[in-house]
Amino acid sequence: MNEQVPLLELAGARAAYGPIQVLHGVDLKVHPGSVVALLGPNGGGKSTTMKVCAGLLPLTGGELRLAGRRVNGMTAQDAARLGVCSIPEGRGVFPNLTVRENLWAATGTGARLADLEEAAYSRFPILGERRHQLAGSLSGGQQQMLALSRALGTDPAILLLDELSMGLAPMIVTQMYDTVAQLVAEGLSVLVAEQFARVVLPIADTAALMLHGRVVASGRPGDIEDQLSSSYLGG
Ligand SMILES: Nc1ncnc2c1ncn2[C@@H]1O[C@H](COP(=O)(O)OP(=O)(O)OP(=O)(O)O)[C@@H](O)[C@H]1O
Repeated sequence: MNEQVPLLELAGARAAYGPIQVLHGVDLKVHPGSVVALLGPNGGGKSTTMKVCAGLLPLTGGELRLAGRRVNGMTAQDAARLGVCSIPEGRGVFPNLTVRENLWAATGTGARLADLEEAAYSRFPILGERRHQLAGSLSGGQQQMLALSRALGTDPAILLLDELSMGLAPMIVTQMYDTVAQLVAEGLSVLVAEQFARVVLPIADTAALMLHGRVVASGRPGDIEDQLSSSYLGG
C-alpha cells in the first residue's frame, strides 16, 4: 500500500456532457513520481477523465484533489498554475506557427523562450534542426515532440497524456514513451490514457482499467493481468 498523499486523485468522480452522464463514480490516484496508465476500449470514458483532471470539464459529483486539496471548480488555467499540464488528443500544436513560435506561445506562463528552446532541442535535436519550419509540416512524431516540449515549459508536476500513440509509427511511440520514462526518472508524474495497453504497460507503475465510465480494476500491471484481458491489450 502506498500511504503517500496522491498528487492527483479522483474520488467518486462524476461528469456529464449536458444531460448525458459519462463518468459514474471514477476512483483514481496518481502518486508522486509514478506513471498511471488508464486503459480500456473506445468510449469507456478515458478522455473524459483526462478532461476532468485538466480542468476542462467540471465534475457533477465526487471530488478532484491535487496534493490532497479539493479543487473541484478549477479551470484549465488554475490547473496549469497548480502544476497540471496536458497534451490533448490531437496534440495541440499550432500548425501555422513555426516550431520556435510554438515554443514562444508556451512562454505565457513565465518560462523564457531561450530556456524552452534549449530544453526542447537538447531533448529532441530534430526540433532544433526544424525550428523555422511550420509545425503543420512536421511528421506526427515530431509534432508530438513539440507538444511535449510545450507542455514541459510550465515545469509541471503532473503530465496528462491522452492517446500519445495515436497515428504514430510503432518506433516513434516507443521513442516517445522512452522520453516519458526519462521524465519520470527526473521526478515527473504521469497519467496516460491509452487504448492500446501494450505500448504503455512497460513504463506504468499502475494500470487502471476503465469501462462504462468507471475504473473497474486497478493495480500493478502484473497483478491485474487477468482483467487486462487480451481484448484490452489490442494493437
Ligand atoms: N462532447 C461530447 N458530447 C457528448 N458525448 C460525448 C462527448 N465526448 C464523449 N462523449 C461520450 O462519452 C463517452 C465516453 O467518451 P470518452 O471519449 O471519454 O471515451 P474514451 O474511453 O476516451 O474513448 P476514445 O478512445 O474513443 O476517446 C462515450 O460514450 C462518448 O460517446
